[in-house]
Amino acid sequence: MAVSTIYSLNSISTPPKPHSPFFPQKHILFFTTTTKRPPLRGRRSALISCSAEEKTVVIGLAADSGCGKSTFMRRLTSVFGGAAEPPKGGNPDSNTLISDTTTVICLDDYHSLDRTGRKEKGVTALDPRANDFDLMYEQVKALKDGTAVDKPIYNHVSGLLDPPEVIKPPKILVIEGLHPMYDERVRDLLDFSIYLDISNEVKFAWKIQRDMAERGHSLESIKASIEARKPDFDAYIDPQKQFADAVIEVLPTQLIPDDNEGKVLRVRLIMKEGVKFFNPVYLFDEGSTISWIPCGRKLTCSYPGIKFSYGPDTYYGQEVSVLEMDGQFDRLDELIYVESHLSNLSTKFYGEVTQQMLKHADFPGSNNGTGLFQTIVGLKIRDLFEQIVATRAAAPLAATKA
Ligand SMILES: Nc1ncnc2c1ncn2[C@@H]1O[C@H](COP(=O)(O)OP(=O)(O)OP(=O)(O)O)[C@@H](O)[C@H]1O
Ligand SMILES: O=C(CO)[C@H](O)[C@H](O)COP(=O)(O)O
Repeated sequence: MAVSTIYSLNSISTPPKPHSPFFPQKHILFFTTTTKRPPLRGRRSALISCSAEEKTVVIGLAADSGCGKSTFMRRLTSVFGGAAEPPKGGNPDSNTLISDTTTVICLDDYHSLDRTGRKEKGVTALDPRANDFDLMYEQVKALKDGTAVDKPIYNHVSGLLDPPEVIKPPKILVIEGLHPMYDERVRDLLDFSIYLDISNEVKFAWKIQRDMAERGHSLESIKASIEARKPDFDAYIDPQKQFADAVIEVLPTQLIPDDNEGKVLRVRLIMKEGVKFFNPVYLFDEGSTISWIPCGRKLTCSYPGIKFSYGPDTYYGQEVSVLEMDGQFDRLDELIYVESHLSNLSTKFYGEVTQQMLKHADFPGSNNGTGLFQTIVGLKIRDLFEQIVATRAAAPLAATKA
């Protein structure tokens, strides 16, 4: 049975570190305050709980703004069940989403310069000088070690830095945003990392869809905003993909010659080989090079059809497996036919990928490789989490036997 120890934050200035000899092993610790202290930005907050096998698993998701991070997060949290919601009773403009298993924090909250500050200094939010990487590292590390933090909030409505919110260590912490793999110290804390690599043509089409159709921006202002961000995107965001364990690359289709509509997509799931607790998905035969057009009796396809490819490759000098889907599904229920030809999916039952896709058929990208590969990566993350927990639980057992 776990034993609880209660410390008062008034009696100690710094809670004992989990690796310190003063840290009671296998105890649940509660730090309390007896007088009201305002939450300080950058200070560690109360230590909630932390047994070795419960240590927070940290996932990084990097992408430019408007590239589908929120959509991916909704698919991921759904794999674990339960709804993801902003902290109850907190700032209505909080960027955080909490469910039973996961807490998703947005790294925009580590902007050190607010909107006016960036304007005055002439830097974009993508520039490392507009972000506090020391605090990001300190707080992600604290959460991973089982300590709650007072995380700042960047308010996208006002463009200001709001008072911080308390984040407790979850089972899975997802840090999503522009720079989860930029700072080496933060990168080293990640148990798994994903980069959403949306080609310029597709990014432009999505931006038009959202900012023009839904937010009333002009075509010129969208073009200008993309152009203004591009140098910093190329310098600071894009290079992070070399560090990602999985990259979802979204490109214009090759099935329609000179297509410039950006509606039909070619999506590539690039999976690094040799990553602990992650076995890449494969089509038909692991390690072979395959090209497959599944359209026919079991899969309805209208023009321009669907083409899958799979095979080994290299990416930034590292061995990877690449699964590619070009085209889009006509009938999502028929996806089961494709699913039955994929292996290492980490599903818990036959048809789980299809079930997840049908459940969120209204999400953007559900009829193409973006939705399919986001769902698959979500299942792989669940599997990775379960393997990490199982390994940690087995470790003390093995030590006892030795
Ligand atoms: N797979 C997809 N297929 C088509 N359109 C998509 C897809 N994913 C995202 N979009 C489009 O891009 C827009 C932004 O998506 P989303 O909100 O998930 O991105 P984001 O990276 O979280 O954005 P931000 O950082 O600006 O909040 C959506 O409103 C939608 O128009
Ligand atoms: O790249 C971004 C990440 O989402 C935003 O542009 C950045 O966070 C600044 O936000 P805002 O434009 O609301 O001031």
